Amino acid sequence: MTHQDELKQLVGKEAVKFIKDNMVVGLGTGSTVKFMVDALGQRVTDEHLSIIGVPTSERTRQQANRLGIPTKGVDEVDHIDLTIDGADQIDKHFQGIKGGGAAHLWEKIVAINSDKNMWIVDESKMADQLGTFPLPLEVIPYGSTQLFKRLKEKGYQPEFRMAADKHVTTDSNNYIIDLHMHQIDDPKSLALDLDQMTGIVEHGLFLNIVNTVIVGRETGPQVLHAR
Ligand SMILES: O=C[C@H](O)[C@H](O)[C@H](O)COP(=O)(O)O
Repeated sequence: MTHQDELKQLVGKEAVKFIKDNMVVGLGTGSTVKFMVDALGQRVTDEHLSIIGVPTSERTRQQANRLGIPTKGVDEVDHIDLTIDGADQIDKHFQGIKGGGAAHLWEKIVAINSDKNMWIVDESKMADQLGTFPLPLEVIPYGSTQLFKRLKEKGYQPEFRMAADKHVTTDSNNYIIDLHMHQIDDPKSLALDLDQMTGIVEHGLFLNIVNTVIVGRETGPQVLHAR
């Protein structure tokens, strides 16, 4: 296991301590969350914890079910107590970029329907300013080449996300366009602009969403309260 993976595992294990019996828990997506779901599966087995997981991707749903964690879809629950997810970058105001794993649409839907949101990251994800991580957009395939041109004209430096010459597709069968902006000076106005562009289903800016961040540091897990 790499050192970065050790930090991811550390925060994954720390996060599940916040899960209590009978909770409905949103389960994020990604390599950090994978460690968290492993740790949660262990608790469900060892402590006969009775919880329901609401997965934010097919990948996470399959992992949870393999480990014996019961899951329901977001439309099958009446509330979500806490969602634990990863993040690609977090700035000093606790605004985040997500979607590096193409899951940010479902993640945002689960997040905005959760009473509390927690992000778990290794320390490399913490930044003064957002933007060095390319900003993911989930876009409808129909008209996406025209949308791409409009994004380029605006200077957003778009790039379709490809794998082996094929478009990466999301769990909703959409495409991903990453914006290589390097520096996002005003995340709020960028989010507003992207919200208004037809064809973009959702962007990866998660603003004023997270309540608690657990950062994996050399010295141990650091719990930060955002709001
Ligand atoms: O689309 C993927 C998600 O937003 C992930 O939570 C994010 O990319 C962080 O993933 P990882 O823990 O693998 O860095």
